[in-house]
Amino acid sequence: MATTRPVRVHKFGGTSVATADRIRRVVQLVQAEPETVRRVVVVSALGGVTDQLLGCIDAALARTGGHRATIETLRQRHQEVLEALVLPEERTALEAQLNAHWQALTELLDGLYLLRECTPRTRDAILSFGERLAAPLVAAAFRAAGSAAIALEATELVRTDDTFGEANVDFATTHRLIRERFAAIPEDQVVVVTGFIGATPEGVTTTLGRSGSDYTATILGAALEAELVVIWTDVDGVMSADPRLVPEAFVLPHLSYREAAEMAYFGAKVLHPRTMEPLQAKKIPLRIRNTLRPEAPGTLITADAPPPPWYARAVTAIRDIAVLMLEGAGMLGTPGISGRAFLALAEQKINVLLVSQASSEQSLCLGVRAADAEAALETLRRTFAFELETGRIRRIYVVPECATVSVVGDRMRHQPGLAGRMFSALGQANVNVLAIAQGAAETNISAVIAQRDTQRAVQALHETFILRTMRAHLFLIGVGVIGKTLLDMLARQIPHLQAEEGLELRLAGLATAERMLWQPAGIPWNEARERLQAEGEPMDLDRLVQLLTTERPRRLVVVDATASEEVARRYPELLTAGVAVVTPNKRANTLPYAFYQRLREVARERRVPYRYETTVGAGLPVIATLQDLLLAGDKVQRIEGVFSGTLAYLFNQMAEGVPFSEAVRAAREAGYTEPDPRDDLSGEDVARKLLILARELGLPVERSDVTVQPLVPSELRSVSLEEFLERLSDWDAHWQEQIEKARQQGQRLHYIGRIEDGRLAVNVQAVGPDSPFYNLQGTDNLIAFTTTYYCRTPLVVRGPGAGPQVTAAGILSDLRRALEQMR
Ligand SMILES: NC(=O)c1ccc[n+]([C@@H]2O[C@H](COP(=O)([O-])OP(=O)(O)OC[C@H]3O[C@@H](n4cnc5c(N)ncnc54)[C@H](O)[C@@H]3O)[C@@H](O)[C@H]2O)c1
Ligand SMILES: N[C@@H](CCO)C(=O)O
Ligand code: NA
Repeated sequence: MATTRPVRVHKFGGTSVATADRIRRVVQLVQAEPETVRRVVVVSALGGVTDQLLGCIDAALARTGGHRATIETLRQRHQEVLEALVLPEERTALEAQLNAHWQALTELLDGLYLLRECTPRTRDAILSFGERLAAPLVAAAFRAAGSAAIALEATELVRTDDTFGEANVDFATTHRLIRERFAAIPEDQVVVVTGFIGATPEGVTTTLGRSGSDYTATILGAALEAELVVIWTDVDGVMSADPRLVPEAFVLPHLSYREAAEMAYFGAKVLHPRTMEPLQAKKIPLRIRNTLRPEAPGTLITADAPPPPWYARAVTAIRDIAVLMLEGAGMLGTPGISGRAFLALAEQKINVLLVSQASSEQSLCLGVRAADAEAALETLRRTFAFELETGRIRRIYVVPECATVSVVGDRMRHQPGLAGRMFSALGQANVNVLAIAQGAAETNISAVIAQRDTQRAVQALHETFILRTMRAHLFLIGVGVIGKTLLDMLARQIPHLQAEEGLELRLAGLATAERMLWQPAGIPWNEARERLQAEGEPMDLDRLVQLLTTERPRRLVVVDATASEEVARRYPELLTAGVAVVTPNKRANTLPYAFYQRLREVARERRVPYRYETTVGAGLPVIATLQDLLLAGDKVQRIEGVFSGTLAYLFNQMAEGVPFSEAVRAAREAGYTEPDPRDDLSGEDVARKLLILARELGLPVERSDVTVQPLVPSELRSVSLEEFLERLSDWDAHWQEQIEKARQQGQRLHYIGRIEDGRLAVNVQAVGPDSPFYNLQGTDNLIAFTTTYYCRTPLVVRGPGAGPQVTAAGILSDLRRALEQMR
């Protein structure tokens, strides 16, 4: 090779050379390269010209005569560029050169007009004029800017077969032709080459197919053993996903050839599938750069790109796919069916984009472009006419309007479980997978889905495989004592969750008994309550449930911070729709056993998180402890404890001389009591907790199975809350007496619940210093599990069992667990 200077090939597409100004820019970009480099420039036709030439062909065939008018428009446009760019002394010669092209082009199109026929060969000849007119103009622009430059037509460089429209390159001959030709050109001259075109050994012009100019650039790069090929375009580089589908998509700094090829193949529009091929043997790097932002580093494509942070590099999609299905038991053990299918389709030049075969071998799935579907179906039915007749193939049909989504990355090779990951990510996004396929090179895993699901699928895969973050939505029902505390806690924790754990949790809405607001795009956490007031609509639970179940975003968790039975009754609907439920509300688990069973079944079957740790002992791990014991196969003999934070607090306060009525008011103000404190004082709240635990143990018990000693007479259930609170002091004396009596015997009072031998009971007990309950403080709960493994000393969970902070914290931890389960 005569070249001593390192070679760089720059390719500019149609938009980069659309106007005289843009061509000047091209010249500047190339001139910015070091003097010591040999500069080769590949250009496409001026922007839009190829399409106009196609229009000319149609017009000529339709005999509208419009082709002449279009040629004239094109001629004027090129003339304007010429006048704007070219040195005065070169003008005449260049005009003459272009005029010869206009004349030849006009003759070809007039010929079509007469013959009313356009062979692929003629079509290639006509289309080649776009590039052949552009290259001399660009070369002249270089000269006008002070760089020696010549234009070459690739017809003398790129040797192809006669597959017009998408010709195959004869590399050996092409390399020789290029080297010989370049050897005769001084190295300091910029060489401007027409992209897209080539010629047969007989000198007949061919084209290399869509984006063929990129291919021309890499062919030249390989032949000249370039140190770099740069493809200039109007984007910053190859992106991790189509930014129109995924706003978070980003420019990939590095890609391997194989990944780039795979992405091009799977729908990323930046590169032609064949573009990388010529570069691979000599490991010539390819860089994608943005003409409009030359300062951006772009994407560097090399043989060994540094690996991405995780396994996958990018996510791509191709729309307008149709899937051909061949079904039938006779395909089992009949060799050659797929081979014959491929051959038949290849003969029709139908490209098979994706193949998948059910392991039972009873069905074969072939993905083709929608435009090819009809022809493909016909071909296959013809090919397998015999098998169809004899029933060995039951049927062949087309599933229309599909898309393929692919996860691409070299490092996915030899990684078990990634396909499963893909399935589950798509499942989470509610995307149904029609077929899945993995490339033999394992650089991609692809799934065929319904076209309408494309965006959801691509976003889900990008999030799972590329960003490695998780987006989830929360809807809060009930913004009272607990709900507010939870919102504040989340507002504080969200930035941390996002930054350190890649969890992006959005507030999709909130509701109270009065108002509801549904904004799945996300409500700022610290404005939630104001927004609800300002923008909310009247609460309508039916409508809310409908929104939550039908318009749900991916990964939706409903937190029910009400004490409402009406809301609790809707959990099965939510869970059925895949919406997770986290709740401190004790109602759902204490409704009649049949409801409880259904609730648990739905959650299990749909594998949707349903979490309720805070229904017993607030944030204390009571349910979790019990579940762990059961998981380990332990047998629970007895659960005994103080389960009410409010009542623990009352007895502790009264022991210090605070009157009953005052202590109740204080408990209420501190947020320990139920929304209606009669639920605490009647023993109802503790009864519910016992019921929840007993059911967790597997006992099919009802509320009526719990024996309860109320602290205040039951007739007070029917008065208003205000009246009830007013009348509390009626009991001050009674309780003072009880406390005093106990104290005289060295005892204290506590409200103690017990589950033992299938019996559930709760009552006030006087306990002495030897009892673990004697020393409880504040709102402390103490729950003791006596089991087969914990028989001599019970396993004890103790700590504050009521209050906004501990409860909200418990809800938050349930929420995190639910989200983990939804990953
Ligand atoms: N306070 C605690 O220490 C504690 C501990 C564990 C569990 N809990 C439970 O937390 C839940 C909330 O308690 P709170 O003290 O925050 O109650 P709260 O009365 O302060 O707030 C209840 C909220 O729910 C709303 N609401 C009521 N009915 C509704 C309906 N049908 N639809 C929509 N919204 C409705 C109300 O408008 C209000 O915003 C209760 O179930 C309680 O048992 C509380
Ligand atoms: N009111 C309840 C809240 C915790 O469930 C209590 O006092 O224990
Ligand atoms: Na708990």
